[in-house]
Amino acid sequence: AVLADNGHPVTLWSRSRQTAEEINQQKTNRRYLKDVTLPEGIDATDDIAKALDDTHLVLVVVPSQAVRETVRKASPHIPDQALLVHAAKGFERSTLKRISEVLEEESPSHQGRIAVLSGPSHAEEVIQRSPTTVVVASQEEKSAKAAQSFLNNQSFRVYTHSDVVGVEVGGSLKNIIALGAGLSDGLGFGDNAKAALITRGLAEMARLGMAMGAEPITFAGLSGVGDLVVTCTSRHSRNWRAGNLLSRGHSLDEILQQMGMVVEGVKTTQAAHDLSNRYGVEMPIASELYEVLFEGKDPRQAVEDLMGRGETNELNEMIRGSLS
Ligand SMILES: NC(=O)C1=CN([C@@H]2O[C@H](COP(=O)(O)OP(=O)(O)OC[C@H]3O[C@@H](n4cnc5c(N)ncnc54)[C@H](O)[C@@H]3O)[C@@H](O)[C@H]2O)C=CC1
Ligand SMILES: O=C(CO)COP(=O)(O)O
Repeated sequence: AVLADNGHPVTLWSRSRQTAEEINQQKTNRRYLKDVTLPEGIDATDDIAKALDDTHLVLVVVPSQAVRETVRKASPHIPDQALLVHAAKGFERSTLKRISEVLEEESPSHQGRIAVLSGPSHAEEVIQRSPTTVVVASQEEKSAKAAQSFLNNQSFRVYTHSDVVGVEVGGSLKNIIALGAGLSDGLGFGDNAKAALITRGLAEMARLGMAMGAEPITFAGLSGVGDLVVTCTSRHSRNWRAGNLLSRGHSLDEILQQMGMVVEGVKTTQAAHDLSNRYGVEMPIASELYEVLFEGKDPRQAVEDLMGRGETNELNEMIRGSLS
């Protein structure tokens, strides 16, 4: 919709012919955006070669675990000069790779024309043209600027960025903290608890990010604190809602089924567990959440354990917290 608003002809590829037909005939996609009429200028197809014919910009917006297979299918049809931009917030679970690394592997001829789009941007609000700010990061400034000029408009303000690692790590890890925020709210804890989760969550996001090669300041930006705040506080967040349902005793399987959309924070919690071990970085909140989600730990006990950790200095722990 943002691209169509900017006057670009857009072709959406869907694996479902039925969805493509609904979009073309009724200008709706009711399963995902119930009361929305899509703007003119959007065509849909289930033919991936047709969708990519003569395109200048490819936006990859499937869930993280589906990116590799989708780009593998798309890659032979993507024109050489096209920009490849993704908006997925997660790591590939089986390899722990960032999504731009997956794109580089699956479409090596686009190296240098790959970018990530991230930031506080719930689709439900973007489609209402409610003011939204995001970042687009690429190793090549030229590519970030080109993606910016495709996407930027009066209600969707796009900043460029060069720290691909920081932007991807921030956008992924914030979902873990949002699950925790939903859980905390559901357990009846207050605003102090939520502020603590956001702030201490940001510290562990930045800690892992720095170990992976990110610039610390990136976490103070839109793809860090910006997306963290919106996901921990918005009624639109699937991650917050999943955490909230967990506090009411629903099982993880039940929740994922009920949601019917991706809850990236679940697989990201597993990935963060492995990454924190790989890099020797302490991530107390992610680690407690891992035990709640996958080892049946009582969430109240998890909160007690977080509150009962050894006495420490805020700044030291923010920067240096390590497993050793
Ligand atoms: N929904 C939002 O407001 C935002 C989502 N994101 C990120 O974008 C990514 C996608 O999120 P959503 O669109 O919300 O997820 P979703 O679960 O609502 O929908 C994803 C779309 O991908 C399709 N899909 C799933 N698996 C597929 C596969 N194997 N092959 C082809 N198509 C497949 C689904 O049919 C659906 O149309 C996630 O990484 C999410 O974190 C980023 C910013 C905002
Ligand atoms: O990333 C998002 C908003 O920026 C979407 O968050 P949820 O996946 O929790 O809905």
